[in-house]
Amino acid sequence: MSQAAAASHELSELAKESRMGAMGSVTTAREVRRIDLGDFDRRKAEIADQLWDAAVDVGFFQLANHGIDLARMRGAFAMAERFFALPEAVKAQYPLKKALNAGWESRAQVRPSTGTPDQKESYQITRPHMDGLWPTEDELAGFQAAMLDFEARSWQVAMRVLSCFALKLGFDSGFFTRAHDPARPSYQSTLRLLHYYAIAPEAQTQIDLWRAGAHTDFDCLTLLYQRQGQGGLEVLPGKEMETQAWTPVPPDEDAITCNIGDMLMRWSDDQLPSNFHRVKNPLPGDYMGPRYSIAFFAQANRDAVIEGPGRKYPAITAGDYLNQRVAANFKGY
Ligand SMILES: O=C(O)CCC(=O)C(=O)O
Ligand SMILES: [Fe+2]
Repeated sequence: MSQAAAASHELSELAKESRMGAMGSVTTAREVRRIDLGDFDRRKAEIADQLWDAAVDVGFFQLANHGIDLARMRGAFAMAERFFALPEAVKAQYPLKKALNAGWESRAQVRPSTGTPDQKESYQITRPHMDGLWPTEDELAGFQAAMLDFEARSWQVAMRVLSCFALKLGFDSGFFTRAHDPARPSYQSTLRLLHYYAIAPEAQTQIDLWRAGAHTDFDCLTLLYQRQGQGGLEVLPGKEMETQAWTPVPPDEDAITCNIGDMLMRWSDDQLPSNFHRVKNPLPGDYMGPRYSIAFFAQANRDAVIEGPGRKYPAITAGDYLNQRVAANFKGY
């Protein structure tokens, strides 16, 4: 593919996204498959087959027996809630560095699909870029240590899944692990804490706002932790986007919900499709309280070179790839 064709490929991803802001309809006919990672080393070949099939068919899947226990996950959520409960003036000391995916923002992410700011605040942790961005121990004791620990455990789970995809793509098992090496300054995987605001009574019929507008993720693989009772996530496989029929993914604390991002789609020569997803505002009659979620984005290191087994697209570094995508998604940073 020529440079010009590659550029228009990027543009077409954006154009695709900008058409996805409509309500659409809801279907529960799709199955979001659950894959058991238990006894991983012995069952790896079988697990790799199951992950591949789920990823190719729907693109979203859930992991069971993934090795992060419930108490630890709840602890991470408790810390996240305490962070978001800090006074605005404290959080504002740690503003988002957009190009580095690090720091705090509120109502600043405008998705091309909706043109309105997501009704949320988020705090992003990207290891090499956190200087000056951690709340002090006085402000929130234990936060930094707990979050770095949770980030590392999430990385482990993501690398297990990616090692399966590596095998299926004809790479060696450690291929993606090397490309996501946390010891290098070019590391750019991100743990993102999310808080979607409770809906004020006067806003409860405002269906034109989105907690998170429809989008695909930019990364290789996203792990998403959800809280019991705090639903709203809906998915739409890329290959079925014309149907505009969305499938809810109800939260289940025992499972980690996963989706393929655009970076792995490109790296797999489009064999593994990225998928649209969104978080809808509650409708009248739904739970109107706050929603918390935590996402881990496995994004290859900036200097990792993305080139698929069949070389369908020109090689590009993961840094250049992300710069193009992030630039289009935030306002005022
Ligand atoms: O909070 C969620 O359930 C989804 C978040 C998400 O899709 C994102 O931050 O990319
Ligand atoms: Fe997402």
